[in-house]
Amino acid sequence: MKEIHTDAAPDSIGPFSQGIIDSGRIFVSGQGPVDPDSGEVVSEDIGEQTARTLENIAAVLEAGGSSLDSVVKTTVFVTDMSNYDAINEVYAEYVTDPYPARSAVEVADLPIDIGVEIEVIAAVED
Ligand SMILES: C=C(N)C(=O)O
Repeated sequence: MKEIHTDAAPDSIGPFSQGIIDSGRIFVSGQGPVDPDSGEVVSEDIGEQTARTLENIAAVLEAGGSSLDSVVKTTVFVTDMSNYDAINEVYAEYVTDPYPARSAVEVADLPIDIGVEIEVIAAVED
């Protein structure tokens, strides 16, 4: 088991790694729409939140020798399922066909008042 850390993604806000590699897979902890430089949530717009979240995931994947093209499973947590279409529109710009398996669930709340959090599992490429 190997911990992945990069300054190109926000530091973890609790007792968890940004990512862990085990058995040829990288497990990326739930990422949110936080700018890694400022540490601030980027926007209240759910599309912009989704984009920043996926950029943060891409950064952790890259640090672990992987990429969004090698993602096999994602879980999308949202605080308002009425944002489903808006999230999908941006999400589809970051994943390629055949799309990763995915679950999407509405949750009562997310840390630091964000509207979306996404975790992924990907194959390590190198
Ligand atoms: C933000 C998280 N990923 C957490 O608390 O687990």
